[in-house]
Amino acid sequence: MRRDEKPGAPRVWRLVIPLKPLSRAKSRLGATAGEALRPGLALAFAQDTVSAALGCASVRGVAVVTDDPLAAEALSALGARIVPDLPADGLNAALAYGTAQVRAHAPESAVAVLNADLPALRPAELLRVLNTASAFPRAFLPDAAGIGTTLLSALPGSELRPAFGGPSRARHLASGAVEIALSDVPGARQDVDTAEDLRVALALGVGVHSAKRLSGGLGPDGGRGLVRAIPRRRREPTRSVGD
Ligand SMILES: Nc1nc2c(ncn2[C@@H]2O[C@H](COP(=O)(O)OP(=O)(O)OP(=O)(O)O)[C@@H](O)[C@H]2O)c(=O)[nH]1
Ligand SMILES: C=C(OP(=O)(O)O)C(=O)O
Repeated sequence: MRRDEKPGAPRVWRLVIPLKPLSRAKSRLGATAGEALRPGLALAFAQDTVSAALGCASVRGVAVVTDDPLAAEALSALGARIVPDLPADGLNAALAYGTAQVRAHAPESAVAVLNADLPALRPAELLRVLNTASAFPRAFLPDAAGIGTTLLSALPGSELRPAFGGPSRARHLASGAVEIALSDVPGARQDVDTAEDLRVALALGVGVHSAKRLSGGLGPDGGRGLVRAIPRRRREPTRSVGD
């Protein structure tokens, strides 16, 4: 089932964002960024994702599921709550655990999980996505490639049932989640896995953390051309909201 924008009742959301240890994160960008820069770039993407999420008017709190101490320090400084990845059993286990932790703390929460690699995400587009998700027990936003998923949501009383990894759009659709078909939320759909993804995200305009990381240029192979012109980006004002 696909749904265009048809907002449900406004809700307050709690977000869960998973992040691998930085030493292993964004491995597909290794050749482009260079191994020395890749972990810092993964952290910068997560910082921009968390900042945009905390800047969204309908978001009450952001929990990041990670075992990485450096990322935990940087992201909690932005206002995120850190949940250790206790299951240590991959992405979907981390998401189920993070969601359970959030709901243990706030049982009646509407919860959405969001990838940590959305450096061009803007608070206003996240607001539109969450307003649309408010109308359905479970909903998801496909990634820009139309193969994966960048956000999956569950209203109070619904289990999240995350099925991320590879072609997760088809799995989330088959699981009964409603596909959100908004055409103009490009930053919310543009996860960055490859050099081409990074090129597109830069054209959309990335957040300040990623722009700063990229301003010195990238590693050995072709990355240099990516950052010739980082567009100036008008940022919505951010709120710093703890959980
Ligand atoms: N906490 C936690 N987060 C994970 C785990 N696996 C993946 N993630 C996060 O889930 C999101 C999507 O992950 P992937 O695309 O598999 O990994 P990635 O680091 O983004 O990119 P690649 O290394 O190139 O696959 C990213 O935010 C990851 O950091 C895990 O086992 N635990
Ligand atoms: C984990 C996912 O993202 P990626 O494209 O980063 O593998 C996914 O889309 O389910």
